[in-house]
Amino acid sequence: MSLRVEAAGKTFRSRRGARVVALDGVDLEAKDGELLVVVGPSGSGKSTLLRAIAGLEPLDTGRVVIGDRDVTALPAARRDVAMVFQDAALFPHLSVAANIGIGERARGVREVDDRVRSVAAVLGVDHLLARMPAELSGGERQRVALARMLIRVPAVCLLDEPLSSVDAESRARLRAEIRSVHRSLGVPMVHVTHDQVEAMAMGDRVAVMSAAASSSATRPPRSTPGPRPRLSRGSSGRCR
Ligand SMILES: Nc1ncnc2c1ncn2[C@@H]1O[C@H](COP(=O)(O)OP(=O)(O)OP(=O)(O)O)[C@@H](O)[C@H]1O
Repeated sequence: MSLRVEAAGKTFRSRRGARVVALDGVDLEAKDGELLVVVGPSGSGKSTLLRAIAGLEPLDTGRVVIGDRDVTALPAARRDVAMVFQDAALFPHLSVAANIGIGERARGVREVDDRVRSVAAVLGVDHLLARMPAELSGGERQRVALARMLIRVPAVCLLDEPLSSVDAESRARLRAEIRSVHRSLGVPMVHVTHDQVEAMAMGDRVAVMSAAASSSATRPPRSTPGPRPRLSRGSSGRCR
């Protein structure tokens, strides 16, 4: 199943009423089983793009297609998209085990404990299941967030700078773990980062988003041609 974003446009209004063009005709495709890394400077619209794919931010124009389903008008809960955020976004009042199983329980699945234990073992957090999020390191929190994503196979996985707040050593290990999670899921994964080294190390392909038309580019690290994400910020921005 592939993910396609077609001509996505999104403009925000700042509190002072100024228009902020976050996405201006962005096209993006992640093929079935592909790990597409999106890099770009701060403010280039990476998070807005992921939030739009997840259904957390409505697009002004364009569409999001997963497989043969146009999900543009569907709420987040009906898109079958799993997302890991920069800060892991764990529920602070729930244990690690409850955090990992919460999505399945919300979907009405009853027997989740065994799956929580086995997915926690895969991510090396099975010894932390009884702890609360405040008692975890940054790397451990991200592993728990990855376990929450891995507990079932979604149609699409999105990762929004999941490694930015972990130390260098954990980051290297987590990169490898994310790639291995991706291989085991076999679904399209879009990983956002502003770290070009991380992008080149992890991506099957790399898409570069840039606010400045003059530096906009697509840079595939391997032989396959990259997608052509287009983005502009500000009313004068253009796309390439
Ligand atoms: N809710 C909002 N209201 C107003 N402007 C917003 C809102 N969300 C994002 N923006 C603006 O849209 C643009 C794109 O923001 P976005 O967070 O998508 O960028 P980003 O590439 O993810 O940045 P970073 O790497 O810093 O996380 C920025 O100029 C930002 O200020």
